[in-house]
Amino acid sequence: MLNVGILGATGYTGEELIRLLHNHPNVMIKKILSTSYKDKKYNFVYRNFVGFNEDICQELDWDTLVDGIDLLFSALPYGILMAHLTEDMLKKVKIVDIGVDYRFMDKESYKKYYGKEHQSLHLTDEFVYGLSEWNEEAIKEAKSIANPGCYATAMLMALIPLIKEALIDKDIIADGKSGLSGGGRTLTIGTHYVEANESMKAYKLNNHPHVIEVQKGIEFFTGETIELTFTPHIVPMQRGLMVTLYTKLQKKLDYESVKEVYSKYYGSKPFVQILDKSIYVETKWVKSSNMCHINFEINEETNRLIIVVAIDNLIKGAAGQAIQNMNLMMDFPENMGLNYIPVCI
Ligand SMILES: NC(=O)C1=CN([C@@H]2O[C@H](COP(=O)(O)OP(=O)(O)OC[C@H]3O[C@@H](n4cnc5c(N)ncnc54)[C@H](OP(=O)(O)O)[C@@H]3O)[C@@H](O)[C@H]2O)C=CC1
Ligand SMILES: CC(=O)N[C@@H](CCC(=O)OP(=O)(O)O)C(=O)O
Repeated sequence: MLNVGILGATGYTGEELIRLLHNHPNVMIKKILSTSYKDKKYNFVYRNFVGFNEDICQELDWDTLVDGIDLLFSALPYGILMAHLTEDMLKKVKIVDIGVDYRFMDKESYKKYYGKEHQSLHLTDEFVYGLSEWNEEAIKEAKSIANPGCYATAMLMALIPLIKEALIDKDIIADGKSGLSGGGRTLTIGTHYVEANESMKAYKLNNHPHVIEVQKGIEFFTGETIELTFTPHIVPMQRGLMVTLYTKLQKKLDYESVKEVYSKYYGSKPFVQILDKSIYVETKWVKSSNMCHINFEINEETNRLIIVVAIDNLIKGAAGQAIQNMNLMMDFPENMGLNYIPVCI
């Protein structure tokens, strides 16, 4: 049994981690950590666990955090793990960090996007970027994983095959839409019901951190540089994320030729499906699952390629991919604990 601990367990991605790990045959949840719910039952915080889990939330103590566990999942807001993580902890325990602190991070970008100095940038090199389908060999050897962001996961999955094969123009426009759970459980004006229901809004135009994450990811996996214009939107849904990407094909190609490229890279990947021609991607078909659905259409007159990709922000965009990465690191079957049909209704 792999003994795991969960930081940020009472947040949305933490809850999804615990829910999925409950059914993972090779995992024992040893530590459910919290600063706000110390000594409270986890099933008091999340009552879907009543009848399944009697664990008590343990107080977070950074000095003893890694004692008694083999792997730590961190699902904390940015800036917290970086202030506490040490080389000694990294030696003692495997880590899968769902947060942002160690994703292709550099000093200037961190300051620019998160408004503060990174406190342990030297540890970034210890982390392997956990885009499971693209970094499998490195993940298998890794001790520490930086799990990708949700929008970044969707965009990278859609773009890498086409850029690798030099099929598309590298000036790309992307529109993202996310359910409100993407913003986490902490209440803000913009995410409370009255403000968000029956409304849609764009945010972080020209300054969403996933632009740099995608650019760095593309460079890392393909060696190419792209220009990316990305506009995220909040839509009044609980969960789910869709990105529509616009670019041009470098030469005239038909649907089948582009599909062949996707199939070459994803044909054997259980969590990535290229839908049949003219079947449009919808968030509900991947809801609550680790699946990633992709489809595309070519405008034959303009040679414009439109790609649409959908994932569940909390699963493939966070907790599910974190478990997929744990499976790869531990040499468990990649889909262990994740092999179920999405909840469409
Ligand atoms: N939501 C999403 O769709 C996605 C989120 N992510 C990333 O995952 C991470 C977690 O996100 P999410 O679950 O949505 O966030 P939430 O806001 O829902 O939860 C974060 C949890 O962190 C804990 N926490 C907050 N402050 C501190 C602190 N100072 N010290 C220790 N613990 C603290 C809180 O638990 P408590 O008060 O009990 O300690 C809280 O429940 C973030 O970095 C986010 O960017 C990545 C991909 C997708
Ligand atoms: C709807 C919403 O607010 N979504 C978050 C993305 C969640 C995620 O993946 O973000 P991290 O990179 O911070 O882990 C955002 O746009 O910041």
